[in-house]
Amino acid sequence: MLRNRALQTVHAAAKRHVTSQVRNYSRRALTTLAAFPDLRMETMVQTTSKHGMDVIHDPLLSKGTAFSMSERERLGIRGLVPPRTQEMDKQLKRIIRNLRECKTPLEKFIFMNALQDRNETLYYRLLIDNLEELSQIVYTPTVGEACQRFHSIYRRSRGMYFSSLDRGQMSAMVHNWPHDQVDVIVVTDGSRVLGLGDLGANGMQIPIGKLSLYVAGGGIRPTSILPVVLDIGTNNEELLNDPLYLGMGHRRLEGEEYYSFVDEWVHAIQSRYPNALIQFEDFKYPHAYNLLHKYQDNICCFNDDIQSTSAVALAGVLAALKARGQAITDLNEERIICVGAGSAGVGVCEGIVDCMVEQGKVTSREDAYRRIWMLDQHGLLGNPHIASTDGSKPTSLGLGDRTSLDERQMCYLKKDMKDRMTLEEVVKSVKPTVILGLSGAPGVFTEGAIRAMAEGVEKPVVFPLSNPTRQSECSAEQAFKWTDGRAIFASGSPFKDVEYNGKTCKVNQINNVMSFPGLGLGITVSRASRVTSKMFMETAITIANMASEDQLKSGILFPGVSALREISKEVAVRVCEVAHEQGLARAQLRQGVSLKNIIEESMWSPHYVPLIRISQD
Ligand SMILES: NC(=O)C1=CN([C@@H]2O[C@H](COP(=O)(O)OP(=O)(O)OC[C@H]3O[C@@H](n4cnc5c(N)ncnc54)[C@H](O)[C@@H]3O)[C@@H](O)[C@H]2O)C=CC1
Ligand SMILES: CC(=O)C(=O)O
Ligand SMILES: [Mg+2]
Repeated sequence: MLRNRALQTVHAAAKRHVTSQVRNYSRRALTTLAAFPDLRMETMVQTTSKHGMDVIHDPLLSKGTAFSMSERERLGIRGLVPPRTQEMDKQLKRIIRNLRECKTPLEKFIFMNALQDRNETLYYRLLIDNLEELSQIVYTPTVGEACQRFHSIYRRSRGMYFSSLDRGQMSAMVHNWPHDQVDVIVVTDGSRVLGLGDLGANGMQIPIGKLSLYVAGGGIRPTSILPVVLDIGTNNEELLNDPLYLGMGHRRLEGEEYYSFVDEWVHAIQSRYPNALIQFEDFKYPHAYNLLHKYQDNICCFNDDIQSTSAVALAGVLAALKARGQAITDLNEERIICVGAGSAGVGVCEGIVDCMVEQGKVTSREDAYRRIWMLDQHGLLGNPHIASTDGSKPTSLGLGDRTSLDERQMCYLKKDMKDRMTLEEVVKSVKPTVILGLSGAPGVFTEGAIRAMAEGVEKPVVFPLSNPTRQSECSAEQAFKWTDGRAIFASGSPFKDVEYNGKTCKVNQINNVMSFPGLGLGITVSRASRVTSKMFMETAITIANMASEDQLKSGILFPGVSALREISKEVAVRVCEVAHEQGLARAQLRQGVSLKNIIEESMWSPHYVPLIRISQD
């Protein structure tokens, strides 16, 4: 009787809490509840109306073998799981042993996927405790292969799909998602998945992987994330001809049809989740930019490949200056080549230009553009009117078949240099100090180009940032070999450190995963209404200042993925501050509590909490 009354108190408290989590319930109830061995003062509890097998099969509730005896009684699952209660530490031992028995990265991916589908708490504990090893499975590089094989390895649905069949239905469909509170949505149209091209609806693994890292690295709640694919078709012939492909079997919608489709989705999602942060991911150029410009001033959104990559690449360049013993305010003294003139290349270079302008050592934006040389698949963005030294004619009027260059790319066009110069020619002419690869083209950092670069600078900054590993512009080993071990090196996907002439050459990873979880956390906690370029700039500076002097001396630019929660905390604090400074924060600051404490308190971490059953009314 007393127990029931105590539980009623908990139920009542639970109903008042949107998070379904109850803390500090009444002292009397607690005294009574002391009889429940798993419920103690200060214990967080999770309530559910589910019962029996429904609890066991819900990955957000399931504890596998870890249900306490009282929970087994309360939830009607006594006898439905093996009799011995095994806590998480034992489960982790078993799961790691099984994971390590998987022979290939893809097998490990499938294993992790299955774990996420049955027990998310355990999945995230495992991921957080082994972030460096397992981010390479749930994220790049293995997620790339998982996307290519998505239709072959498909097991169970996760996330939401909006397809061309759903026109006119989307605002009703968004109510099919089972959670009322969504903080972060990652959406892709699968048109440029990593450096692997158009993978259509198979791109779903990217939002799922990114959001896993939002939870593991940024402490966002697993119930508050939503992975989305906009299935606007695919131009990938292989997928179109594959009977097992799960997406729509037509070519991509383009033009007005494309933009009105995305618009319907944005309005639908806004109608149910007006405060959610939307991350646009792996949209091909120029859709990526067009969508960003259409929505960034009206809703809380950003493009990961353009803006978040820009933050982390800028952080890498600034940290490299520190590693060389230069001031980070001397960015204008660098000569930077960027190979790749798409979303990521243009986005990263815009971030560098913004920073040069902010530092005040360039006379104008144009002056900053002059310090960056950009190449696309044809070579340097140069002047088609300058005659070639090889005797070939200048390209015809205007830009020849470069007519597709837009105003963003034109800013980098070098009027005093021949169009389409090869990378090696550009390097010899420009003597760069920094080279960035955002082309998705493996091996474009040739031996000739990198050796020529290393002749002109003591510590060349070599950042082949394309993903996954096999799309990298060069390998770590090549970069160190061709620069006599002098390179400051970072890649988009992980490489191992390299032993060169008896010295360990450090490999850094520059991937937007270093920035988006912290950014999302800062936006969520401050309830910022918009995402601004200042937030990305400050994210870059925060990350650039994270390595110690000793780390910088040894070639480490900032802590790696294993420190992601720490990095995210720092980034989130700065993003919150910027949101308040810019008048965009809708959450009140709490008197006497530091932002860091607020951020720390709000970060979800995976622990089993007692489950309590409540009636459905
Ligand atoms: N490390 C990171 O955090 C990130 C890395 N990336 C990587 O950057 C790459 C490009 O992504 P997006 O810019 O979104 O793609 P995109 O398709 O918009 O642009 C690719 C650009 O590379 C150029 N390109 C292609 N082949 C080339 C070649 N052989 N030589 C020189 N340029 C060439 C194209 O002309 C185009 O300008 C992808 O591999 C992606 O994985 C993208 C975002 C974040
Ligand atoms: C990391 C990432 O977002 C990309 O390669 O597209
Ligand atoms: Mg991406």
